[in-house]
Amino acid sequence: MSTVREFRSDPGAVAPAKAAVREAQSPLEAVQRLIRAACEDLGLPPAVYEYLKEPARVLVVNIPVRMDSGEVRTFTGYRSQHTDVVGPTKGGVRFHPAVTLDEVKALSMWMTMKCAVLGLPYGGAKGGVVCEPRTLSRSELEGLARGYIRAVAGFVGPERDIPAPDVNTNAEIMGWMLDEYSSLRGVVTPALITGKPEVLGGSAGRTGATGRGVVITIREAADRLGLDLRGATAAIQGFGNVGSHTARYLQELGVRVVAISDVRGGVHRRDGIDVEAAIEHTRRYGSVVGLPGTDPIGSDEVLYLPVDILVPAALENQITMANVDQVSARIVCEAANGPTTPEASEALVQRGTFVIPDILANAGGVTVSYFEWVQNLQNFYWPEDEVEARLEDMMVRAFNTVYKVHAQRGVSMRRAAYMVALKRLADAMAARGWL
Ligand SMILES: NC(=O)C1=CN([C@@H]2O[C@H](COP(=O)(O)OP(=O)(O)OC[C@H]3O[C@@H](n4cnc5c(N)ncnc54)[C@H](OP(=O)(O)O)[C@@H]3O)[C@@H](O)[C@H]2O)C=CC1
Ligand SMILES: O=C(O)CCC(=O)C(=O)O
Repeated sequence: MSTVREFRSDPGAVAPAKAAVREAQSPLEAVQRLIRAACEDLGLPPAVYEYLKEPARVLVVNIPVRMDSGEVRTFTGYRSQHTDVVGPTKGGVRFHPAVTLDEVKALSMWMTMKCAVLGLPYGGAKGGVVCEPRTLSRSELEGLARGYIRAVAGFVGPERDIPAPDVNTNAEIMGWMLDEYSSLRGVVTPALITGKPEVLGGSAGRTGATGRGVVITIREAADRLGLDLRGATAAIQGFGNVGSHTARYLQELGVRVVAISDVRGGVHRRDGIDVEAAIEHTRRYGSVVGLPGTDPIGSDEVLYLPVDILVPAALENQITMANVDQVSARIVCEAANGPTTPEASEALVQRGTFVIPDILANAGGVTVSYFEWVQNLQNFYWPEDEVEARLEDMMVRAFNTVYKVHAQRGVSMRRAAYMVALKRLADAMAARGWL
């Protein structure tokens, strides 16, 4: 049984972010500043920022889980629903010891921006549970997943808020959550959740979709920059779902993936790492560390290698003003959410680095989640090549839209992406009679 601790709807609780040039202190502050800057660029009425600066609803829950020892342990979980101005909310659920309410709020706001850039009929949401999944047994993990969805069951659903995987969650966990929710409601509800196993209504192509989208944006950027990807080099921080699929698809395009890392460390090979061998090694040993034929390097060192393409695919705040001077890649493609602080990103752009912002770069995941939800609602399933063709089309269109604003207005790709998103959100607010 789970208990609701707090349910809040208070868009005015946090003071507007300060415009001063200093490093954002938190992901929430960072996304607030980016939204406000884009509102100013577009000359939008103050009501737009006032409404979007905080999530519409935030839920904090206690999740009691019976551990294998027989003891009951209580975990803290969150669900933040940023806005449903263009449709139900959507976003993943993260299991991680460093999850905080502010982080989950920020992640839900990035989801809104991402969905708006892609033109998806969703606002953003995100969930999180404070836990260290590595220390949980399989049955404890299942208990936690079931407990989380029970706790938020009254606030999610196919027409309200649709969860999905994020850091340390996967298709199996989505399957447990779907089963628990369906039992609770007494109705099989595949459209509740995306990123689930295909046998339960998951979409073909969802597992690799974020990485595939990342690589589409890199390909488009390389094309604009005149960079030949055959023989180009890449380094990837984070080798989970997003990092490993990005590595795989980059290698398919002829890119030499020379370094990869995870929490425990990194590996380097000048002639290129065998990505499939790295995936198999990680599956077997839980880390890329020790991959035969590679040299060990530190987790962070991966960020500083002289490569053509750097892909941070782990967590927030990896490139900050403290280390940005050491980053020398020509393209930084943000596969993670918020890996670069706004100030560090600005510094990279000033130096001529082409930064592909998270809300564009990693949108392939939620785009195929949208396809999954549509397939669930229609109870009609598409083959993988159709999913891939539609993803390709939507990612390229979004890239072109953002690139056009970037080129015409002379602003960074990040600023351009926020402008595209904010225009759509403001139009929706106006159409509802809110402006
Ligand atoms: N899954 C998805 O579809 C989407 C994910 N994202 C974002 O992409 C990022 C990665 O998510 P995802 O791949 O799903 O998560 P996973 O849990 O599958 O993988 C995360 C990876 O990052 C590694 N990692 C964590 N911290 C560090 C660190 N400090 N240095 C190096 N590596 C680190 C983990 O290492 P270890 O395994 O050792 O813990 C793991 O390899 C997150 O920001 C997520 O929000 C964005 C869009 C969609
Ligand atoms: O697939 C989804 O719905 C959301 C994925 C996600 O959490 C993200 O894009 O950050």
